[in-house]
Amino acid sequence: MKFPGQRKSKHYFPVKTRDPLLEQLTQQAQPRATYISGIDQTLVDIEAKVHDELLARYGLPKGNSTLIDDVAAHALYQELKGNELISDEFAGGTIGNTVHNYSILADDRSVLFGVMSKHIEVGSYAYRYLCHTSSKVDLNYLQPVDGPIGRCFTLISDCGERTFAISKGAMDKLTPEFIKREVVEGSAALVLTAYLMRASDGDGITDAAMRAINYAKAADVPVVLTLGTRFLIQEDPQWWQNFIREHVTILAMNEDEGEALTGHADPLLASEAALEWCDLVLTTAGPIGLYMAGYTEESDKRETSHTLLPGAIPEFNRYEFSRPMRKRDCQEAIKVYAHISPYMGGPEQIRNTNGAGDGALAALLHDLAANSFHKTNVPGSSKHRNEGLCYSSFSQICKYANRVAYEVLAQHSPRLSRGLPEREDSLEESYWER
Ligand SMILES: Nc1ncnc2c1ncn2[C@@H]1O[C@H](COP(=O)(O)OP(=O)(O)OP(=O)(O)O)[C@@H](O)[C@H]1O
Ligand SMILES: Nc1nc2c(ncn2[C@@H]2O[C@H](CO)[C@@H](O)[C@H]2O)c(=O)[nH]1
Repeated sequence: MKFPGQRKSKHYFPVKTRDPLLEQLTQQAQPRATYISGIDQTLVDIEAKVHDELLARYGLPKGNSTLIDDVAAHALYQELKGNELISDEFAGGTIGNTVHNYSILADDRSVLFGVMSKHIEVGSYAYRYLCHTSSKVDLNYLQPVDGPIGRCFTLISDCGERTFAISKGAMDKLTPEFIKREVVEGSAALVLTAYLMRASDGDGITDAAMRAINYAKAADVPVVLTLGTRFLIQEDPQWWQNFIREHVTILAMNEDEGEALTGHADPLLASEAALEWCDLVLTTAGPIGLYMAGYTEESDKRETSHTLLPGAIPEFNRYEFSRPMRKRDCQEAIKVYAHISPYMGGPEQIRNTNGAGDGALAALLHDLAANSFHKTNVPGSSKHRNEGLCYSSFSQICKYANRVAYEVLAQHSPRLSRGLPEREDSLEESYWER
């Protein structure tokens, strides 16, 4: 496990040079492995720049992710191909992207549950999906299915907004038997998307996700939910609030999804509202940057040395140097908030915002998994006197998430092609040392 935290090697936790005194306490010859697991609809993104007129013609609400039937998918593909509008084809799926990015950042294993075509031809979408997924993502638990994986037409409008049209193929055919209990129980976190809850009758992926959630909750594994699209949430916000209250530890969303869920357009207020139902919230807000909200123990709170920020909650970032905890693990829980503006103001040229939010979540998951790793391997550390949920402070996780989002924005694919540099040679050091 490569450690998150400040991007200077001296700040990485020195996992190899173990303290001889701590060694006696832990009595473990080999560090125990840590991984996260996720469930996704197996999808390849087919990216094309289009005019809004095309969206209207195919009945695709701008910014939404809409399921389309085979006839519409065929016509759309022919039109994009015929007009040479397809710019790229990448492995996608919001959780596939997240676990891939996690594996790249942590340089370590993650497990993906989903489906994969039984018969794969070289050059097919299934083949590309496998080629474009990190070898550290364990795909051994995928369920073999007859038929193709899904296609996600990723249609980029002139204004940069992206609209998804999903031709689902066999992507929702995952059945609960393919969720391995011991794999979920051993995970540092189980990551899911709201999209999994919209399978049609006869498709098993919603039941599979519920099975995994039940295994995770029974083993006290944090359940992480990313909301996907505001259109899905605004259909029935109350249902989602109940779902989050009942099952979710960590919620990731963007400001539009936050508004659909809570009624608050202000991402800070939306994050605060969501804290009523879960323990930790990551809200990305495009050019505004990102927010985190969560809980910490009153006696362990740490005051920031950064400027106190104005907002709907005045000086809301006062305790952003504290570490996130689950509310139930605090004797006296206080709410903590943090915000960060886009890293370096954002890349000079944003090639594509697709996947930036998935990148930010991967960074948070890396920090959470690093905490599990550290707790398992150095249980005597004072760091674990209280049951922290993450390794770093709210403030530090914001920086990391922001840095990863920047990397996704600066490249074309929603998936990182390489890890972050060990040192930010080209950037002023002060960003990390603030
Ligand atoms: N226009 C921008 N300028 C600067 N930074 C940006 C911009 N858009 C996004 N970012 C960075 O990327 C992060 C995530 O972006 P965004 O809020 O668009 O995610 P998202 O809508 O969840 O994306 P996706 O669903 O495609 O993964 C932001 O928190 C910010 O750090
Ligand atoms: N799992 C899943 N991912 C989706 C869906 N619609 C869009 N995405 C993915 O969302 C990613 C960006 O967050 C893209 O890479 C898309 O593949 C969907 O219905 N289900």
